[in-house]
Amino acid sequence: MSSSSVPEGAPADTMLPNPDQPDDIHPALHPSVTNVPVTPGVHLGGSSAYEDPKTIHDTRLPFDPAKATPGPQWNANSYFVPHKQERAGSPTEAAAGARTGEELLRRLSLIPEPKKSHDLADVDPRAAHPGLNLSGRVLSATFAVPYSISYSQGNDWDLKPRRGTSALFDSFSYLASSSSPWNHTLIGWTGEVKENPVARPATSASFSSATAQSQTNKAAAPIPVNGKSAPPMPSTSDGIHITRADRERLEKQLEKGHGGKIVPVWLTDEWDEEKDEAILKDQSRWRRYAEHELYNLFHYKMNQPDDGRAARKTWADYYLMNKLFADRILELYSPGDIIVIHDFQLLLLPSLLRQRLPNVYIGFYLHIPFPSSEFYRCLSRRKEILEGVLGANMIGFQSYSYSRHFSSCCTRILGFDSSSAGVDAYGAHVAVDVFPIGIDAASTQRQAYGDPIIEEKIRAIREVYAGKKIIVGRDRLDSVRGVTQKLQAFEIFLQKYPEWHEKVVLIQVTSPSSVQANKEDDNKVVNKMSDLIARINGDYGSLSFTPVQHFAQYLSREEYFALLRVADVGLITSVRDGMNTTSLEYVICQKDNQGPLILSEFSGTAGSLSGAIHINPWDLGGVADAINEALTMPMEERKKHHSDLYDHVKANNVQAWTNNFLKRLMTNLSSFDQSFATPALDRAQLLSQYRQAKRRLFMFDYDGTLTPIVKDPSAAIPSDRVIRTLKTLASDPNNAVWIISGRDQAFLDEWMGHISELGLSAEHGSFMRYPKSEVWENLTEKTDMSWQSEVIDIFQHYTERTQGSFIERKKIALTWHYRRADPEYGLFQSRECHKHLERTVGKKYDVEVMTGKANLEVRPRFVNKGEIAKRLVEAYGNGDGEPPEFVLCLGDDFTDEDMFRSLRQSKLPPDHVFSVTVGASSKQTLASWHLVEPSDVISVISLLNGSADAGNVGAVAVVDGIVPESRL
Ligand SMILES: O=P(O)(O)OC[C@H]1O[C@H](O[C@H]2O[C@H](CO)[C@@H](O)[C@H](O)[C@H]2O)[C@H](O)[C@@H](O)[C@@H]1O
Repeated sequence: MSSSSVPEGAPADTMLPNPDQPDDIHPALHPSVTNVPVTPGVHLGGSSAYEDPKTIHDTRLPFDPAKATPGPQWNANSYFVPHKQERAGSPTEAAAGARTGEELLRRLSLIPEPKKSHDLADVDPRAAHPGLNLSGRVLSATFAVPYSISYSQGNDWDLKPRRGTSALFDSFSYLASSSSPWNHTLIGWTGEVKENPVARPATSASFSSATAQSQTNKAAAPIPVNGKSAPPMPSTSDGIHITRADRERLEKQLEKGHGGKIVPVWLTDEWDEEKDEAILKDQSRWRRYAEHELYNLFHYKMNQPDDGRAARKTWADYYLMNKLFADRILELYSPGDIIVIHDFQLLLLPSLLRQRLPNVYIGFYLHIPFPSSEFYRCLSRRKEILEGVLGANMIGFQSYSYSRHFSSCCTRILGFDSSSAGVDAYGAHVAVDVFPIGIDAASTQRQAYGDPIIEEKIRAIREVYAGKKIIVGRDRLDSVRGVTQKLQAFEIFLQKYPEWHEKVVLIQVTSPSSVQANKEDDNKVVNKMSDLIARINGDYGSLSFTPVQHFAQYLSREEYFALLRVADVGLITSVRDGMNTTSLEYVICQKDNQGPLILSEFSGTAGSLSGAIHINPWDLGGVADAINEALTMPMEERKKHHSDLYDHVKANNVQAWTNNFLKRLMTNLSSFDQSFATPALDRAQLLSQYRQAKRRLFMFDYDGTLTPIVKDPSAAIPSDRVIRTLKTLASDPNNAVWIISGRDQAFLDEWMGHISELGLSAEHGSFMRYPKSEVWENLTEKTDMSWQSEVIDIFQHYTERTQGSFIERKKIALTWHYRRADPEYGLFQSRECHKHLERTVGKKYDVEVMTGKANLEVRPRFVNKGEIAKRLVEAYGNGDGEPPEFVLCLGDDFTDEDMFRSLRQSKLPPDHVFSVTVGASSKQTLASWHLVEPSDVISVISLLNGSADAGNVGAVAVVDGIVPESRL
């Protein structure tokens, strides 16, 4: 399973009430939620996939709490939670996790926890980044708040802890706690609000009041605690109408929701403006696109195509939801805040925020897998999703392969440059990094050990399975969790290793799926599992023994820990899984027993847990052998494996994950903001210097500077606007305008030769054509060209082996293009080709091999664009040795750096020279400024020409002190 922020109704990764983490299933101990009904049979959400209990082999755990309390029900609407009622408000229970009386009071929210400052140095790296001017606030955006919420007009809202996402919620609790230096606000959708038909009076006191706390649960419960009443009702047909007063009441109740502040996002179908009521009707629409399209595709599940109208509608809802999140965050945001956005439901949010807050600090974390580009490219909205998330400054993934897939998609689908460190997108560098999430290991250990109920359950299980080895599996009901593969492998194990008959039992607990959009798929899994279990138990069981014990239900905290502790082997066979937190909890729970862990290599966890036995869940025989290996592993080996795993899980806990994510985000923000980020061209300064100068020189590269890069070189022709703008600029007698390109003479003549005022230089400085002349000067006339045939042979060799690549033959320079080849393979081949050229032609002749944009070029070393720039600076002085008073030089690739270098080496006063690279501010360059793309270059030329352009309003206002009339 993934640590993902799964929606309401989803099962928890652990389903655990956690006395240390108030937003887990421990409502009674939650610092602010006091009216949580903790009753047997109470509705806690759940999936209808479980509504037909008979489809699954139904057995009861030997430690079935039904002995003392109502037993587990097949209907998810009434699964058992009796232990919570016993514990509700119980000081003994609350004290169990509290080390001091003061801590207990804090847990009950009776006294606030002050933020410590003295002992946080190791987790507070803010001091190392003074340039960021951080406010100290983290705003976390996650799909839904950590509560399932019920409403009855005019009354306090009922908040029950939401299932799922335990690791993520633990991270939020940590951020809000006194152990973290941050001030934390959590922003999330309310989730599907249920209407509670039973009215009860609103408490006027705040949720954290002692009075309210002392009445925990029973008094405040929306339904009687005897569990006989109906659960909260779904919405009525005209929707749930929520008044302003009620909305404000919920916001107040959530103010101190997890120790920090929780701010709900209201996703409504309609507003009744007159009554100021929010109307909620089809509430599941907000999750449809994310769950049906993204969740499935990211887990390598291909949907059947939807009808176009429905697809447009779900996409529109997804967009709108992200937009409403952005609106809410903007209401809260102050400069210096860090915004951390979680998961696949909010992939558009980074860009929606960046559009409105260009300098905002954003980290994004994807909790589920990111598929390979071959799969991802099937998504119809593939561009929008990538562009959306690239609004972040840093994007984190659970494993290296997911980050690699993401970068590769950015290159293949958006054409952006990327490396393992990140993606250059829209003029900025977006860092890409790997942060496998952890669990709250200390809390897990505290809960799993020393609880008499757990010890009792362990004893009971051991008694029932005396003399037998216990294999434990605990998964969600979802085809990607690989439960059917597990059962098939177990069957093969029993066939292959008959010596284990009647000596081993598989206890498999399956809880409802995390997504609601896949009911059909879930039902298929249920049927398949049912058949397999019946077959295995029929073939290998007896009257007195059942080899597969299957439980389709949520577990109580005690049962869960008892099971993980008593296991001899943990078996996880997911076929796709972001991060499997059960495996991490299993490791903690095996502190004494040191049972081996069998772990699918398709789980994000596998990359971190090298001490586990890794299996391919599709290789059923291999899994069967792994089970035998685990069961027969000598004690010494078990200890060694376990101690590696245990050390890892303890050290890489959720607190470390949270700190590490923020620390790396700040490091990335600082490095890109300060150390080598190239500033955006100061248009006002440029305009001012332009106006003061009389002798002006312009040097423009062509591809990627005046025109955008396109797949086919012959299609990169200048637009009318480019031609008009250049013509106007060159028509000023004070301006010398040159195009200095790698293109050949024929291309430049054809597209720009008619502008007689332009100077042209072709093939990286091999040829020059002065303004008002039609004659090309060849600067390489006396050069030996015998290197060309050898270069062609080598290029030919790679062209034959790289599908889509081709050679562009010019008079002097030769270019090998791989833009139309597979980007990764093309890059690989170009590197090979480069090395090949260096060790052959490069040693024999005075030529330079240059890396261009998806190309390799070779030309004589002594001609280059820098030499042309030098000549022109000399040529365009006033003839008395005085240089030009204004130089603007623009280029986008490696070959243009020669011009920037030459300008740096010139004696020109720095404020007279504007060297500008076109591309990301993070690009390493000798230029002093940057512009994002060719359209910005044209906009800047228009500014100098005095034409109106929205992008230049600020510059004109600064220089002239007014906003141009045309813009008012
Ligand atoms: O010095 P430049 O004017 O920037 O020219 C450099 C090379 O540009 C052309 O190739 C590049 O642009 C193509 C069109 O956008 C693109 O398809 C290709 O991948 C790029 O490498 C041109 O074909 C070369 O001859 C120039 O040397």
